Amino acid sequence: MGTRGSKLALTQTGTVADALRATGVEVEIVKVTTPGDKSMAPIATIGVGVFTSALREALLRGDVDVIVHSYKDLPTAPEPGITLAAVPPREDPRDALIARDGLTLGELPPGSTVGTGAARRTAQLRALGLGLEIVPIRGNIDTRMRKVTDGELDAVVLARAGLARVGLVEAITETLDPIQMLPAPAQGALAVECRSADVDIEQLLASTVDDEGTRVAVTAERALLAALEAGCSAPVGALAEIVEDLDADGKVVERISLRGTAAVDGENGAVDMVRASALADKDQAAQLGKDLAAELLDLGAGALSGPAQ
Ligand SMILES: NCc1[nH]cc(CCC(=O)O)c1CC(=O)O
Repeated sequence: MGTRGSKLALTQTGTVADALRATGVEVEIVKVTTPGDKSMAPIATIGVGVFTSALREALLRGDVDVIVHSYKDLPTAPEPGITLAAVPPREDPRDALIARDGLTLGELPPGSTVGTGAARRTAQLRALGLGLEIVPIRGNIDTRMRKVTDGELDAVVLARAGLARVGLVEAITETLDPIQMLPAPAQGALAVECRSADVDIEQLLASTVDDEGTRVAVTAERALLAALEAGCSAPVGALAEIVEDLDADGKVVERISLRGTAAVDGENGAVDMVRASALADKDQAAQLGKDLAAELLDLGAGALSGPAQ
């Protein structure tokens, strides 16, 4: 298995490796350095896929047989020769605030500095109208957290899943309600890939680590993102959840609920977010994502630029 060398990547790959080892498969873990690890330039200038393409090259060369990504870091276009073999059970997909003195978002006074490198988080924070000063930051989880512990920033926003995977949930001062902050499409989920020709490995991964509910949810969120990318370059948030609903006969059925948001340019440079939500049958996940994207575009999504994370 190939992995990036960051603590988060090693933990994520380790989870999948452990699941495989539990079935008696021997696994060796190989570190692959990506240009995204070497450069500290803002992600917006080095492009989507900086963390994933070197891993995929190592896979296609045959250096490794399985790679694990944070699903939200994957470009939406499929990669020829590579198959998404499994989507393991998702971690909590929500974003988390780490603020000084245990503060919550609502307790941060106007003018407080909040660090994030994601256009999606920036747009949603600004749309709350709390008078926060958003500071662009990069780096691994520890580096970002240290900006708060060192007093350089009042707060940072990070994915709860990443913090949980590296054992830092205790540092969280508030887990943000998706009503305020919709996560990135596929946040908290992993994508396990192998070469398309390796049918045996694909089946092994599908039977040991794949989670159907996560796959359905992530399919809807990514379909929304892909449809919006085609029509706009706005920061996008999306969250799908499996919910219980009643069918026409009053029988309980599982359906998929999807919420989506994208930024629009407001008056005088103000940022606003359009939001929409919808419900569909579980086998309609991709169509649900497309339909909700169309609704967001009708509402005016698409005026701002920046990566979705
Ligand atoms: N943007 C980088 C990135 N890619 C995946 C995670 C965390 C794990 C996840 O979201 O699945 C993070 C850090 C973050 O956004 O805080």
